[in-house]
Amino acid sequence: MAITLGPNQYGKAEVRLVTVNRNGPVHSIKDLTVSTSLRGDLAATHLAGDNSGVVATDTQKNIVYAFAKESPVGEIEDFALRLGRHFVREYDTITGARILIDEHGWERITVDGKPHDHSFSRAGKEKRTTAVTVDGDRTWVVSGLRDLVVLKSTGSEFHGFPRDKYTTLPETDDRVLATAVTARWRYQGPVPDWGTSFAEIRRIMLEKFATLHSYSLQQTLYAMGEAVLAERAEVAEIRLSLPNKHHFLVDLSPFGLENDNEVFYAADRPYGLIEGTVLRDDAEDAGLAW
Ligand SMILES: O=c1[nH]c(=O)c2[nH]c(=O)[nH]c2[nH]1
Repeated sequence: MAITLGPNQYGKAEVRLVTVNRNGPVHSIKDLTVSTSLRGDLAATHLAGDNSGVVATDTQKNIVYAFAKESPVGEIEDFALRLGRHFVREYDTITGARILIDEHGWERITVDGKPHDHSFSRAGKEKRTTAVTVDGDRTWVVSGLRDLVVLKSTGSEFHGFPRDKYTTLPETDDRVLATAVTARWRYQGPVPDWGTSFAEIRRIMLEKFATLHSYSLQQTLYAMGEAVLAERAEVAEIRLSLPNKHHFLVDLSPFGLENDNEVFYAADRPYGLIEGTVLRDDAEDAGLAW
């Protein structure tokens, strides 16, 4: 029997980075959580404790902060590409890097109807995300968002599902549909304008959620993904994860009241979890030599 070292990677997880752009009196801020993960010829440290090829995770963290100072962070995809390429190009033992970035949104506080120069409020729980993988001179960019919470108070039905002795869910032709969208999409083709692409994909998903008369969250998922692929040629595929944030009608009959689809109990758990990928058949599969 032989025992061998399998795939391995290492890095600094969840480096919290906040930058303040102080060019003039109107400041802007970026609030990121950055994770680095490196692969390569790292057998020596695993097998013999020889660290001569190990870029310390502390060094990786320092590089994140130093790069944020050396030039503006900009779009998270650009920052992740700079970091990933640096690790692969700079260190002989490192052949691959994966950089994950979550961006936490801040909005300017409005004072007397005007956006304030240097005071901000946190914009909910929603995050913009990217995962950049560098493998030699090939690059993959998978961007997305998490915790985009949406709700429609009508325009959603759910019926026609099989009924047996375990089925208690009533059929409905008018329900509240709510979810917290997690989406990840893989880019293909020439480098897009990352910010515009993100804003458009987000808009397309929101508009489809709002306007589709839904017969299931599965149908909504596919329609949202399909709309993104139809309008955005830079997206090769999109994955969606949609928890069904159930809103159950409260039985008001004990109080002699009728519930006309107006009073709900917003259940926390368990929740249905609807997940799927929407693809185009001519997607470019390989990493991009950007
Ligand atoms: O949109 C839905 N899809 C389901 O698969 C499902 N299952 C369920 O209990 N409610 C719902 N709603």
